[in-house]
This record gives sequence, C-alpha cells and structure tokens, in this order.
Amino acid sequence: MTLETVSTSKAHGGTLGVYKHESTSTGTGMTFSVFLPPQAVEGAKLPVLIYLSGLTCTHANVTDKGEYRRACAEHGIVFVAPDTSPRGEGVPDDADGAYDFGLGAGFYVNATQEPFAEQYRMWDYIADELPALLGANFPVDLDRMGITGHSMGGHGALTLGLTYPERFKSLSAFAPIVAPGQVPWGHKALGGYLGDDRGAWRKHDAVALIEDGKRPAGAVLVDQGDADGFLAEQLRPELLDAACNAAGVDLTLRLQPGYDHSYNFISTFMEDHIRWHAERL
Ligand SMILES: N[C@@H](CCC(=O)N[C@@H](CS)C(=O)NCC(=O)O)C(=O)O
Repeated sequence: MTLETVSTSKAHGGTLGVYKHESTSTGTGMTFSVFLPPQAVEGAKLPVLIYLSGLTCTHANVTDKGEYRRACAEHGIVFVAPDTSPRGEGVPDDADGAYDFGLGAGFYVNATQEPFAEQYRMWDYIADELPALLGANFPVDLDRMGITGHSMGGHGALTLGLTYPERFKSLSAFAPIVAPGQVPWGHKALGGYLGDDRGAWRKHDAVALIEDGKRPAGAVLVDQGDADGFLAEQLRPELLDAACNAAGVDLTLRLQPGYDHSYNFISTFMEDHIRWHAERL
C-alpha cells in the first residue's frame, strides 16, 4: 500500500496533506486529503473522522471550503476526505454524462451491474481499504473512528455507520439522502449500480436499514437547511426522523432556517459536527 504525497502545507499548527494511491478496491488511482492536527506528535494515536462528499465532488471541495481545520486542531481530530467515485481512463460514466451517476457519484456501494461492477466499489473502499491505509500511514487510532458526510456522502455515512457501528463509533451528516429507495437520485443510482432487486437496495438505504433492525453506535446528529433546493424531493429528513422515532434511535435533527445545500451551510455547522465527534471518540 504505497502512498504518493501530492502536497503538504501547514495549517492551524498542523498539516494538510493530499495523497494518492492505487486502490485494491477500485483498481484505480484514488486521491484523498488528510488534516493532521498539531497533536499529531511522535507516538500519538488520534481519533479520526472520515467525511464523505456529495455529488460532483472530489476530495477537494470540503478540503477547500469545509472550514474544518480550526476545530480539528482544537479537538485533536484527524480529518480525512476521500473521493466520491473511481476515476481515470476506462472508468465508465453515466451514459449521458449526468452529474448524479457515474463519475463523482459512486453512492458508496459495491456495484453489481455491468459495466460498473469492477471499479465502482466505494463501499469496500471506505469501510475497509481506507481505514487500513490510514492505520498504516498516519497517527490514527482506528478504535476511535467516526464518519460524517454531505448529501450523497451523508447517505454513505449513515449506511456505513448503521452497518458497522463497531467500526464507526460516532455518526453525523449534513443534508443527507436518508432514503434513496424512495427518491429519484436513489432510484437512478441504486438501480444503475445494484439492479432491480429492491432487497439489495435496502442495505444502502438508511431508513430501510433502521427498519430492518440496524442501529448506530450511539446518538446521531443531522443538520439540514430549510432553504435547500433538494430538501423536499431528494433528501426528505422527515423519513429518517420517523424511522428513528419508531426504532428508538437517538437522532438530533436540526432544521437550520435559511440555509441551502452548499458549502456555506456545511462550513457554518462544521464546528458543531467536529465537536459532536470529539465528544464521542
Ligand atoms: N448544482 C450541482 C448539484 C450537485 C450538488 O449540489 N452537489 C453538492 C453535493 S450533493 C456539492 O457539494 N457540490 C459541489 C460544491 O458545492 O462544491 C450540479 O448541478 O452540479
């Protein structure tokens, strides 16, 4: 597992790095960023937070606009931002080049449908390969790992956190797709990657996972802007609220007045999410 360092730069007393490696999950090169806070001194093992990005993003969107570094430096959290899909020569994309499927839209599943099945293996990448890579190359304590994300990445965080509560000890999301089986983005992505078997979709649908008995490691924080243009059709946080209420899952769902779907919203509440994870890791 060789890592290539693309860049490093000092920030808030720590180091922001961008790294590349050849992924065994996707069979492609994958790029991610890591912020090491100043507490990352020789011999330290720090809690780590993985942030999964949304549609159209690479590692760079949250790295440039997420404004997480000051809070991570304060709380001693390592922040990791992976890409949202495999990329590179020969990696298939949406047939029409649409933004909501294919490149930049891996939806954090292992695809079973051709021509995506070989490389679109973002579930394995985030659940297994990336943590192992972090453990081998950075001063992280994998027993103190949390997960968060935005929109499609919020969906990834919720489904991974619900499926592997022993791995992801803290969980939050910004404007997540909570029930892809019930909304257009999810129908397209889960149908395209997993085929027509809706039973397979349920393993990648946070609301269905809760209905089917999965539980997160602890309480869950979700922030959602009420001026988000995707709220009513694609995100539908009320479905998560209802599932959590029925199942006794401790969900803090905050509807934030006036906020949209952008990084202006995410960066506003990022500090709260870093603190949420720091208190639980
Ligand atoms: N306006 C976008 C829709 C996709 C979108 O809003 N993507 C969100 C995540 S779901 C995002 O973070 N975009 C990148 C950014 O704002 O930097 C498009 O049509 O390309």
